[in-house]
Amino acid sequence: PFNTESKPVALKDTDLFKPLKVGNTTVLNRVVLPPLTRMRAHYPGNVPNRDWTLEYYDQRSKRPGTMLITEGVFPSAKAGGYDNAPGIWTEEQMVEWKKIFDKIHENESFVWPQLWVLGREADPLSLARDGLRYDSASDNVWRTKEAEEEAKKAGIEQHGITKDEIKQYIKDYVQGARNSIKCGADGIEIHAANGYLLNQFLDPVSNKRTDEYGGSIKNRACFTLEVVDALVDAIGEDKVGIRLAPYNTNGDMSGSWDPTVFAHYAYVLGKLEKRAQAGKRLAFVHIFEPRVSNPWDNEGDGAYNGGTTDYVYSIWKGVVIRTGNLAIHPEIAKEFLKQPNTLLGYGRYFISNPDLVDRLEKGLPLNLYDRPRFYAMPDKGYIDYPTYDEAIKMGWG
Ligand SMILES: COC(=O)/C=C(\C#N)c1ccccc1
Repeated sequence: PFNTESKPVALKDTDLFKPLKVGNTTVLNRVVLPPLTRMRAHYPGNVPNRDWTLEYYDQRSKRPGTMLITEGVFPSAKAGGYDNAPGIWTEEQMVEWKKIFDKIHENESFVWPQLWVLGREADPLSLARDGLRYDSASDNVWRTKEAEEEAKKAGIEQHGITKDEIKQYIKDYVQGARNSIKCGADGIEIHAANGYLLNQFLDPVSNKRTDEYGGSIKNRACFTLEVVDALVDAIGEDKVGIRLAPYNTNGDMSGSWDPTVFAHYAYVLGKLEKRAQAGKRLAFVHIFEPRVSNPWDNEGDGAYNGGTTDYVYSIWKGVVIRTGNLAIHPEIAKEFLKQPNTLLGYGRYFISNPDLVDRLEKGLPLNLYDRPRFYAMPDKGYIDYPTYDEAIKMGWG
């Protein structure tokens, strides 16, 4: 069925449909498929689903010149810890990704895998089973009491990674980036948001280190910036983007309740802008908006209304992607589009509307999504959402 709550607004006359250079690509519309974990990868092997994933990305890249960021992708086994999320570290995985990337390019669209390292958000049982460490910024700074009990039951302690292990993770990111480019990707997105490993270093709630990776904003940002620099060296700044979520609470991060956390993002953006002014401008910075502080929330729940991310433009002068509850707020989308170099990510409604770009252009009603099937295995709720024309033929509306 269609969403009948929010009144769709045609955005064809806004900058949403003006081309924009992003790295070495030129998008023809500024709608972005943001990184959406769907938990359909095969286990064991963390291989993108051979039956459905090609179709899923094909459907969402049909509109020529659209930018897609893939679901989070592990650059190594130890970076993972979710059985049904995909990796890009084995030949088996890369074979599937190459087919998917080729299909997206056949549709004249672009693809940026999101490199994802879980840290303490991993499933400790999965890691213990595979003889892998349960890593984070610090020893035993548990997300929740339940997480602590679950890990201890699995006989696995949370391990604050050493400097050598940090260096190894940086190598994993580089390998993941090289593999992505080898499979034909247009670039990669570094996942430094949503409570995963890099966010665990950025946030004082999880980073209790006393070495040069903790104890100050500068130190807590060090790992993220080292990853940025290593990837820029490896594949070039125009193939590297980064995702930041200043207000995120997913993974039991501080979000806005610690007002000093916000300053970390201003600092990181400032360091990225300084690198840009020295000739190394990243392809984009991707910001998760405060309207979504946790992906488990329903629309509007958990939104932080005490601040915005508009300050990003005061610091970062490059391309910005802004994501978070925009599909049902076209008036906010229009406001955002007044800023230059801005692309808009649409997550949940891109799940349920394969032809979202056309619908936003024309102001067509949107298919409602089926939340229980966001992270469920079958193909239902993955590749069976109708286009607008198909929905009308089926008597929707
Ligand atoms: C892939 O990057 C993410 O940020 C993934 C999630 C978040 N936040 C996520 C949320 C719910 C279930 C699985 C992954």
